Amino acid sequence: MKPVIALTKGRLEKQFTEFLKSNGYDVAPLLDKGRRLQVETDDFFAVFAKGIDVTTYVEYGIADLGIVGADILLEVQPDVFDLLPLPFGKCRFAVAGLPTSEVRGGKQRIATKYPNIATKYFREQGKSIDIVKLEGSVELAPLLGLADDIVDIVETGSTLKENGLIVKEEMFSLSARCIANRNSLKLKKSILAPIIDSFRMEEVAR
Ligand SMILES: Nc1ncnc2c1ncn2[C@@H]1O[C@H](COP(=O)(O)OP(=O)(O)OP(=O)(O)O)[C@@H](O)[C@H]1O
Ligand SMILES: O=P(O)(O)OC[C@H]1O[C@H](OP(=O)(O)OP(=O)(O)O)[C@H](O)[C@@H]1O
Repeated sequence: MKPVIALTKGRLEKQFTEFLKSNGYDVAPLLDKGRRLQVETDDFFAVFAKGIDVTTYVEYGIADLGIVGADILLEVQPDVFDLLPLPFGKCRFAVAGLPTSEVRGGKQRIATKYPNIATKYFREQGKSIDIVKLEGSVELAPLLGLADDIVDIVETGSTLKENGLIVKEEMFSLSARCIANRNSLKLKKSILAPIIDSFRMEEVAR
């Protein structure tokens, strides 16, 4: 019996495929998948979903393992076992905004895709903020006057730079993570262990 791994579509998908390849797995079925959302490899069944849905498939036990950004885990706090960090999807969270921005009277207004992460960060600093939830292109918000600042992912810094924004506070670093369904870890230990170990060995090797 092969395990089921839920993979985050998009950015992490490519990086995970390269990670597997460098680890000796045959990734041809993943590369050839076209628009298919389920693929079988020699070692596992892969299903492709948005990051937030990866946590849902793993939580419900449809997938035994999942590959998802730590941002999603921190924001959603799904009931899954957070097994280990992976050596890709590396980026950081930051508070960013216009170099000139000043908090207008009242609360600082923060635009973000991650309201829980932002609220927790400012609460720990003793600050109460107003959140404007966006689904993407968060950098637009301070430019158009929707918010004072943003809380978002920064990797190269290009998106901020090209939009005239700067990092105001570094928050924390993150990467992709391997998560597991709690029951699968117990009931399918023998088929999951080799795969998990191969991910772990790669982590140590880097
Ligand atoms: N600039 C980045 N650099 C590195 N990792 C990133 C970056 N942006 C996002 N990530 C990580 O990759 C994961 C997937 O990001 P991706 O942009 O593919 O999906 P998304 O944020 O859900 O966007 P979309 O709604 O377009 O699918 C994120 O959850 C995060 O962990
Ligand atoms: O520092 P950089 O290398 O420029 O990367 C940071 C950008 O990448 C992510 O956006 P994404 O590309 O996922 O698009 P989105 O705005 O639709 O979330 C993130 O939200 C930043 O906008």
